[in-house]
Amino acid sequence: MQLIIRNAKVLNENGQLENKTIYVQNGVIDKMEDGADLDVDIAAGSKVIDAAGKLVTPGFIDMHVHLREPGFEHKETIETGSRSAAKGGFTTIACMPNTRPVTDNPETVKLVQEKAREAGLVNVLPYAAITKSELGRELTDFAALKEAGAIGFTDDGVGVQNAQMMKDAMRIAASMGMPVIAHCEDNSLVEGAPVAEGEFARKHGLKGIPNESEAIHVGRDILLAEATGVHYHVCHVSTEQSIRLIRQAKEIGIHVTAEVCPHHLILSEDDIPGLDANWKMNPPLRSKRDVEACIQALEDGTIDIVVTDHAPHSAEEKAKGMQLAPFGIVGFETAFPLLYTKFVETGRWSLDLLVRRMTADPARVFGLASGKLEAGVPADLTIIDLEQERSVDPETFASKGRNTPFTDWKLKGWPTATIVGGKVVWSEA
Ligand SMILES: NC(=O)N[C@@H](CC(=O)O)C(=O)O
Ligand SMILES: [Zn+2]
Ligand SMILES: [Zn+2]
Repeated sequence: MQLIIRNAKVLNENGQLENKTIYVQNGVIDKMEDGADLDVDIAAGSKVIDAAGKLVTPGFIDMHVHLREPGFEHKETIETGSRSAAKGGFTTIACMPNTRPVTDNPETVKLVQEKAREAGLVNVLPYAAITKSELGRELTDFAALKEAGAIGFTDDGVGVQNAQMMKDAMRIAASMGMPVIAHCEDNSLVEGAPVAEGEFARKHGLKGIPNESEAIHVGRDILLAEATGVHYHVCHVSTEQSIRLIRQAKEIGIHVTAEVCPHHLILSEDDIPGLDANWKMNPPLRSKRDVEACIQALEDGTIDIVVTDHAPHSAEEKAKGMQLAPFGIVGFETAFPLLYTKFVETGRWSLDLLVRRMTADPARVFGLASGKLEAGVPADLTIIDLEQERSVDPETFASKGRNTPFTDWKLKGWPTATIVGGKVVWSEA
């Protein structure tokens, strides 16, 4: 089966836009030709998509998402989460193990893969837990989890509190060539605080999460990564102090990589309008200074990639208020338009930088075959209308989650079609 995408605008190696026709054969990019003219030999039964001058990029890759299944299907399922991802232009997503049961056993890894296959939308790569039930007491069986298909180990949702436990995990992961992905949070410095330490917390009489609670784990883990030689990846970086430590570690050649979420690049605690839990996430929105540090770190490569940390919760759960509601916001369906509007339209970033941080860079960091437009690579593609402008309406989300702080934001650069392995899995209208 052949798929042809004509009139595509594609970023070349120099970050310049070029007109191309993309030929896909059996789910793989076959060739890319200059211009919009079709090759003469179009096989019978070929499907031709006219991109009409829209941007075509490698499919976005999101290495940090929560699909909630098994156990929390009222928040999201693998099917609804996959659809939401496709609608946001994502073709590969890596899901966190804080499900119920926790993905700490081979059966649950297999179940996630099976449900993803049934959904048949995007590539779903499962992470497995570092510790049983993410309780921080006993390591999981890394070899069995890898064998079942887990792509890395993480207790996301909670930090691994015990340094020896983390060191043992890293040593074993290193011996198997697997990465350790860390949610960095020292619980002794947090104690039930719902927002960041700062003006907002003071004003509303709330306990505050200090920056050190993240950075202490980052610093500790960098030392443990140096000692064990593991690939250590830092989740949702949000503080200036963590960035300082990561930058230094990279300079001396420690194998550390890092990710940042759109909300930590765009929002600070100053933007929180009031006690609305759609503004509650972990890590919390921090100071303007931290936001600027995150932006600069993504620009200079200290932070390697963008992830959404898509974290759907039900309206009932989020209605419990700032103190009691669970942490987390949805992310798939707003990620690209947010970053495009706030950073590319404003002239701060090139389009190429943004696209790379969501495609080639995550592929490089995690050793995936996708993330580029080249012959022989899986035909995972996103078509984007950079001119389309509309407001964020959570009621239209494919996700079950409506928990976003970006309601009514007017944004440009919406995906219009998503192709996975040469198959259109989502398209506008
Ligand atoms: N980010 C969040 O605020 N919440 C995540 C957990 C996590 O990513 O730590 C969740 O599972 O809801
Ligand atoms: Zn986390
Ligand atoms: Zn998460």
